[in-house]
Amino acid sequence: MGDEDWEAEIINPHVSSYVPVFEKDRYSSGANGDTFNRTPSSSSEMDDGPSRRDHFMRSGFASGRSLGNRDAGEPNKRENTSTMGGFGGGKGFGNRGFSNKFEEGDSSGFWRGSNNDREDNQTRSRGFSKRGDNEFDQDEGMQRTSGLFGSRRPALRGTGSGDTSQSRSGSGSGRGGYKGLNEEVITGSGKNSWKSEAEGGESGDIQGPKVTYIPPPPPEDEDSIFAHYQTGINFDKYDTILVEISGHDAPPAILTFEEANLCQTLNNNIAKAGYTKLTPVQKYSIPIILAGRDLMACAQTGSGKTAAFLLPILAHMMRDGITASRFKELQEPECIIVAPTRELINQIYLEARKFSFGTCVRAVVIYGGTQLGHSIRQIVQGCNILCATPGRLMDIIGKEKIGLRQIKYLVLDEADRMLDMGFGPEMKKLISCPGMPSKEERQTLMFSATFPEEIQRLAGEFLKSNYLFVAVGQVGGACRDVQQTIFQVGQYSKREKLVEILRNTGDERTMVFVETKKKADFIATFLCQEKISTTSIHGDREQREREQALGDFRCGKCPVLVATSVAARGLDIENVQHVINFDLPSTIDEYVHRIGRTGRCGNTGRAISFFDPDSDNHLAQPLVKILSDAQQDVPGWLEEIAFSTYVPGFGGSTRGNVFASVDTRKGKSTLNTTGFSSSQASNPVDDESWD
Ligand SMILES: Nc1ncnc2c1ncn2[C@@H]1O[C@H](COP(=O)(O)OP(=O)(O)OP(=O)(O)O)[C@@H](O)[C@H]1O
Repeated sequence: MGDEDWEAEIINPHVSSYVPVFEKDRYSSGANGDTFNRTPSSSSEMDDGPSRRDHFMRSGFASGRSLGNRDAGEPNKRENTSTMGGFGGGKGFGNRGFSNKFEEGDSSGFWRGSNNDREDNQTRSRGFSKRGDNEFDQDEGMQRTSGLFGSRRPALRGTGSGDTSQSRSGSGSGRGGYKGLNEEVITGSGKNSWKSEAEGGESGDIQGPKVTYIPPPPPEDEDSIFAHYQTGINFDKYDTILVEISGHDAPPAILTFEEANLCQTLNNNIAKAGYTKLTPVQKYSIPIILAGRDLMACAQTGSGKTAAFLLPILAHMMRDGITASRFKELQEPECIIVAPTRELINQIYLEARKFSFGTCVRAVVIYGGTQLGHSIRQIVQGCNILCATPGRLMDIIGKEKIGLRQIKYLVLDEADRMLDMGFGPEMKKLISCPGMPSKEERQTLMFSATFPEEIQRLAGEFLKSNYLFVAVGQVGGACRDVQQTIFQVGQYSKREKLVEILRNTGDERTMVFVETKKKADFIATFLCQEKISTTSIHGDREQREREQALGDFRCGKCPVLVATSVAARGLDIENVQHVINFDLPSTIDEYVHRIGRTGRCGNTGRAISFFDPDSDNHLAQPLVKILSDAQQDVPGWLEEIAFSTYVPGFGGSTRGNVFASVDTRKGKSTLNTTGFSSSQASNPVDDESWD
């Protein structure tokens, strides 16, 4: 269904009559007693750019929980029909307003936005991208809320305890503007006052208001720092997975944490984190990294790649000592870790903070959507491990807020994404920065669950020639703990099918992936109207809202999260039982990462995908391969489509090696059915810019 179809839906929504809760909520207090100073809505407000949520709710899609409960003084309990409209039930109504065109002007303009709304995990077709083209996080200097921090104790997440946002209907001038605590609002003019900074860039030539958020520090209590979920019943099955190492003189794998000979503090932190057994990728990666070797590691989603690089790096720092400290004029971190999205890099930061607890190593996280000054202030307090998204990292380097001379470790998580045409140019700029040690002088580590051949070739520029390649299981293969089901569903039947499924999944946490940002908003609205508590995350939402949405999803207030590709990779969220590909992605890599949001760390999960023959036939062959390799049932109709779309010369029969990734130094082909590595698959350009 093209955007114009969705437009018809939005302008003439075929939904039952629906009482926006906004009118009821206007002067209610939020669930936790937050008082929202709501100025009476007036026509003048519409012109003055009311706060995001006010206007949004007036447009009939009131946001937040039905406050009927609260009006009636009932306890604020989560219920399946909790969210009346809007996305994100949650502590207060309306603090889930949407940063989409509903809010910026009359909704009739909603669908006149750019058609480049596509948001998928592949690179742009327009050659090397400049900042602002990536479908991932580009520094937008936008707001973010608390609620992001990944403490795995639901009680701590999304309850608003960290959410310090008090809404005011506008900044001093009354000209619109959402002003939460710690939020700096520099009001701009005109109804586009809510354009993200990305349109104006970080360089000060901002047209609209510059709204940046200064995130409150994550919980500092040990329980929160070490909160974790349990490994699943299939955790021990990891031992049966074949591991392939290619390269010379690989050190032997270790079987236990003790064999890694880590310091006592690290071992204490590992135990507090609930880790008792190594996963395969850790068994092989930790000794390789301790031995000082460069590494490209491929292992299935949810199998512990983060600790696989953090633990040995920390061990080295503890052994060799660190130099960066808050007493230094210029911070020169020993380690830089990059990842494609803000939520993922923050998750990695929290893992680094966990494992370095009680040591002198200080981890810092910087990414777009937060005040640049805040990032700098975090760094100057001491920075040994810098976790960053590329855009904000290059900003900080450009402003000479850090030195690179002491870099010993450069880590690319989701490396195939970091090296494709989306982020590749920025990565190349990074390793060419003045002071950055050459690949011979530093240790470079790359991790992902997928690694197309083309990317492996690009990786060669970053890695020493004698790097080791570790492949755990079928590289690019899906996690076998995820039960995969493919339904053939035409675009006009998807919503009905989705509701049918969600009626059955109830409160079980479900991620619904869609193709475009507009569709994410639409589907989330639609589900709310179906009284299914839903929130959404995509690149058009402000960072504050993205993180609030993630917080609400993590803590279970909103058991359904509608997402674009921004949530496809790396996010490690407890109890995600289902992944639904409302729209299949454009490449099989993205499919593998999306369904990998469930079935993590030995737990089981379910992935259901809607295959639309009008648009998804190119995926039939790789899907058959992925399903077969993961010992899943392959629907007959899918096999028939795969045969009918058979591309001779690329991977043999549909059951052949249609798609696999092996160490290119072995000369094997690793092409997918389109004949290109998925990083080259031409994909619609979007106007997304995140970082
Ligand atoms: N050895 C271990 N024992 C128990 N739990 C572990 C172990 N290693 C990692 N975990 C947990 O498993 C979960 C998944 O780890 P992680 O997010 O690093 O996976 P990943 O391989 O990076 O996944 P993805 O490919 O999706 O990024 C996390 O909650 C992590 O704390």
